[in-house]
Amino acid sequence: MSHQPVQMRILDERIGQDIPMPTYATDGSAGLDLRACLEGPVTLAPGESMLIPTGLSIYIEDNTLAAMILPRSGLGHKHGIVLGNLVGLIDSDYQGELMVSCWNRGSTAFTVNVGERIAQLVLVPVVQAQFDIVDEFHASGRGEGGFGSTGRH
Ligand SMILES: O=c1ccn([C@H]2C[C@H](O)[C@@H](COP(=O)(O)OP(=O)(O)OP(=O)(O)O)O2)c(=O)[nH]1
Ligand SMILES: [Mg+2]
Repeated sequence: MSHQPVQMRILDERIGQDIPMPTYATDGSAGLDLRACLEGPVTLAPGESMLIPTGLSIYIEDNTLAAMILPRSGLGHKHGIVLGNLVGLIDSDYQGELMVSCWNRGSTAFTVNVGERIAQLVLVPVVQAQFDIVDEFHASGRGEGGFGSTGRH
């Protein structure tokens, strides 16, 4: 696996002290866990969402890359804690704080503690499209079929 240099700023002095820096948990990890850089625990009632700071900013710079913020499977499946925007997309030119929209889609309250791992960040390749305007497409096998056109099973 290659390692892409990405600039990171630490915006909260607790990061690297009480709140660990994000790290890849294993050699094969696709994502780094992001932690809640809160002043104190926050309880999300069922249906509630909150924008939670991470205390970090990154500047990807290279526009053939982006980062995505994705839910953690354990929090999402067991506790109903997912993302208010479903997926967060971090542009290569974004220099602000990484923010995580935490949404309690479950039916019981959930308390997010200071430093808790709330989501994960994945660096992904990106290609910008250059659209060529045409009158018609060369016919494909699928054509305009979609939304279940191939059947359910
Ligand atoms: O979960 C997220 C999603 C986005 N961002 C930051 C990085 C991203 O580059 C910027 C803009 O995100 P997006 O384009 O998805 O939001 P928008 O509503 O279109 O805002 P903008 O008009 O600033 O592009 O906000 C986060 O920190 N966390
Ligand atoms: Mg945008």
